[in-house]
Amino acid sequence: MRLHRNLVAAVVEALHQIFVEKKYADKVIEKILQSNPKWGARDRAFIAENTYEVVRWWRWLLFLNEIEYTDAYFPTREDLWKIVGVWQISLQTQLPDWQEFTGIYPKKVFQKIEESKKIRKVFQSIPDWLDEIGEKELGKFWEKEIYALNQSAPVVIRANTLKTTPLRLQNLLLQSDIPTVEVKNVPTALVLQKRMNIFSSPHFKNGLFEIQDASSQQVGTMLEVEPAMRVIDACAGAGGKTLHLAALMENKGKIIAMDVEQWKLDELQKRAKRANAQNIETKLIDSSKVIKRLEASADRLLLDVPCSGLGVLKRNPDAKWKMQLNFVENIKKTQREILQNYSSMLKKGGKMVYATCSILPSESEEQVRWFLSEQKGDFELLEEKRISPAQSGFDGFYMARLRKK
Ligand SMILES: C[S@@+](CC[C@H](N)C(=O)[O-])C[C@H]1O[C@@H](n2cnc3c(N)ncnc32)[C@H](O)[C@@H]1O
Repeated sequence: MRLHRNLVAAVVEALHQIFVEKKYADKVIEKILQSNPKWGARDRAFIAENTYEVVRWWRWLLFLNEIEYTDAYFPTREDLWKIVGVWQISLQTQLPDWQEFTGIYPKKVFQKIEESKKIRKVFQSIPDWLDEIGEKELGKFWEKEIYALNQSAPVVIRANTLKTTPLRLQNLLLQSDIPTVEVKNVPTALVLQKRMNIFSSPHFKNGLFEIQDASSQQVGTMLEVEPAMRVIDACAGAGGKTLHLAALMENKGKIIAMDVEQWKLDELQKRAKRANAQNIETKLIDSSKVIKRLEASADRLLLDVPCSGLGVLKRNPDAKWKMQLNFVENIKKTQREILQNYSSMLKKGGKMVYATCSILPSESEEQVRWFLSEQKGDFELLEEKRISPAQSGFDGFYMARLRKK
């Protein structure tokens, strides 16, 4: 592959903003792509993919460049050119004769690659704390999971059954030269067969589908909603799962979508409009009274709690560099508070789903066991499911359905 200087320069600029200015990778890439309307689809793909891959393989690439990895390392632009050059060598690209790449020797890089294979946290490009917690919690499964979490994520969409059927959508997309395949046991999921910016599709703008991983789509189904029910989605965020619930309920009954961040609920409302979801009411949680007022009111309750997000590292490779172990410890406390306090909103006989996009049992199974023992027999566990990134090829998720007796 031939490298183009202006595209590599754009990748270097993006990396500078991510690692020096500490901005979020997705926002940085979005802005950089907007900055030059002359770039075609291939150029854009080159910039986005190379930036994401260098972020993903950051620790490994520093090792290959003989730079010590620490939190406090702020790369210079000269370093970033070399890091991108070494990344390209690892892809077997022949480097052009640019001054920025002087001092890079492919033979040396390949020797360092062999050396890197002996140290898992370097070869899998993860911080020390993550390798330790992964090994501690997942034991022999950790190696396969972290390998899977380092692959690039497939693009999965959910057909919005309020507006179309999966088959009709699949045919429409095919007519626009966007082939997709179905996912076994996830009837509304379609996986794109080629990487592209699906947000610009008119079918997206018309609300025929949402981007939602196949694992995430199983959470809505797990809640076993029915059309006339009163459902609370207590950590609704921008509504990925709320919209799915609205479709499963055929726009009937009522969903109260709650969150502690108003801007997310505003985004949810925009998405609901596009999807023609009409049974959703949003409610900001700005005090404990909001929860109290809804005591024993829900037939179904979804607790899609805030978590480490370690199950979705494929999609957010920069999260592993930004996160710290104390964040994971703190978020577990929030999960327990949510379980303890929000479960009061469920009616007797009602069912709730506790879900995380984490691979860690301490955020998932162990939290549910803790809750069951705290409730002293008032709740029973009906079903639990862990979706492994290694086994499924999709995001890592945990979900448990419980019933209030
Ligand atoms: C995993 S995300 C939810 C994703 C969302 N359900 C979806 O499918 O798109 C967790 C959400 O919980 C919210 N959150 C954090 N603390 C909360 C709390 N104490 N009560 C309710 N929501 C909270 C966050 O703002 C975030 O939107």
